[in-house]
Amino acid sequence: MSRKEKKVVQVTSEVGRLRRLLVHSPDSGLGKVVPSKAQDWLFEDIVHLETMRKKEYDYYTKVLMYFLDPEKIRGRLHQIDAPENNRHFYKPEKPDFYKSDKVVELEWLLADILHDQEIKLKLISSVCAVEGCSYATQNELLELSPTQLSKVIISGTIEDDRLIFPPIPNFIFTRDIGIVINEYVLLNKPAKTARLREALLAKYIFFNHPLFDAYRENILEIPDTAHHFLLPRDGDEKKVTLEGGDVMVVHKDHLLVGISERTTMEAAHQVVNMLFKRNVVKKITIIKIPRRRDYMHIDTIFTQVKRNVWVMLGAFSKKVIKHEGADPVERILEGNKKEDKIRIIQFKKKDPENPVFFDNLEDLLTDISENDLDCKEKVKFIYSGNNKFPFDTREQWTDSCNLLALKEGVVLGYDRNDKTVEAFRDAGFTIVQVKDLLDQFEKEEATPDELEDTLILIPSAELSRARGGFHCMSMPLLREDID
Ligand SMILES: NC(=[NH2+])NCCC[C@H](N)C(=O)O
Repeated sequence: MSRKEKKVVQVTSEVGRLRRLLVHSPDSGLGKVVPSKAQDWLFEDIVHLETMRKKEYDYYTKVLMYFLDPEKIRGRLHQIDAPENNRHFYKPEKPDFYKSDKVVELEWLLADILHDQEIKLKLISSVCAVEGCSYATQNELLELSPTQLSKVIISGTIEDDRLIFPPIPNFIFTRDIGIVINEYVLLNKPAKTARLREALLAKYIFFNHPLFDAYRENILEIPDTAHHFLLPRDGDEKKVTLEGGDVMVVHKDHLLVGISERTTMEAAHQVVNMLFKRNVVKKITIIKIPRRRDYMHIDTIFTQVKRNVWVMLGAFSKKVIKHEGADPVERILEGNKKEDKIRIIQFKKKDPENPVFFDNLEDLLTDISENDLDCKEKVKFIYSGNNKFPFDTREQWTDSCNLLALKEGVVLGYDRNDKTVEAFRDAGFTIVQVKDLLDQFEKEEATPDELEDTLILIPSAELSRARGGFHCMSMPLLREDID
């Protein structure tokens, strides 16, 4: 398939109509997280898998399918969800699986490439090396069919619920395995050991699946620094790690890269040089945020809703940073807490020696809306928890700022962030529960094309314990341009 015949990969904004994305629905590995490992596996709690699937994630799948691949779902919901069908529509190993090349399931792509014997051998060896498997286990894996093997490699569980290596419960957060920048795919280098196998699988899929045939030259890997293996294990500045939650394409020429708990300065540095050298973008803004678990990536503190609307955490707003209203002693003492500050530096390809600095997030985002996106309307900010303490931080923790735009102004978020929802309503958005919306779609009382300025709420009691929202649970491959 040549690139011209059918575009598979192209993302030039955060809000253009979504046409194709990579997802992974919660596999049985999530139901194997034990309390003593929850933190190592980057969960704060254990989750109830069936609730997470049936009452939460399945709605996400349905709404995505309605927007991206409606023929496979329209008018069929009653039948798809009938109890006797045992959710087979959602299970990649079943013949009734939805098999969409728009809402693309990673487990399905992985199974596809495992039909090739050479890839199968290589991948089994790599996974077994990373996970320290015995030779016998390695041989056992060789006997599996591609579909079975894909399931086992992802969940860590072989038939009869036997765990042979750890699960990768964060694989649902497909945002963090790679990022599409224009027609390029930048592969990630996870900061956390719990996510290493995800990066390995992503690499095999992008370099081998026929879907990406026309893009092989456009896959970008970030090299390690020379002699990285001689560096001390922790805390070295030269470490190169980067996760997709820290990368946002806000315009075809402008990329945002976070430096955070997960993405190092060295990685950001390499990305800037590589993308400028290959002419992928003209401008890159580095946003350095405090290294904290609750802010792990920049997409946990802000995301874009439409050209002129952003949702963000008030702690990074102008008002707070400038300490408006604070008494002078407090202001001066607070001013010294450098590590809590945000730093924003914008590099231009044609003149990297002279970067532009922004001292708060709103100024940067306003500049993007007005100057990159040529927006004439007033730029609006919706704040987490309606900017009221303690709801601001509570709701940010459950991903109030981590929304996924299906098209400009139509975003998906969690139903639990009440005050943020209130702020959306105040800003003129329609709020709709996903169940009601799907009913309306089925009854043909509404269509995805007609929706405007809407926040779609999805149940989230279990999903939110995994510490990511719908922005994290999506890796957009194709969006329509917004200009
Ligand atoms: N892009 C994101 N914000 N991803 C969230 C990932 C959450 C996951 N539990 C982790 O800690 O890695």
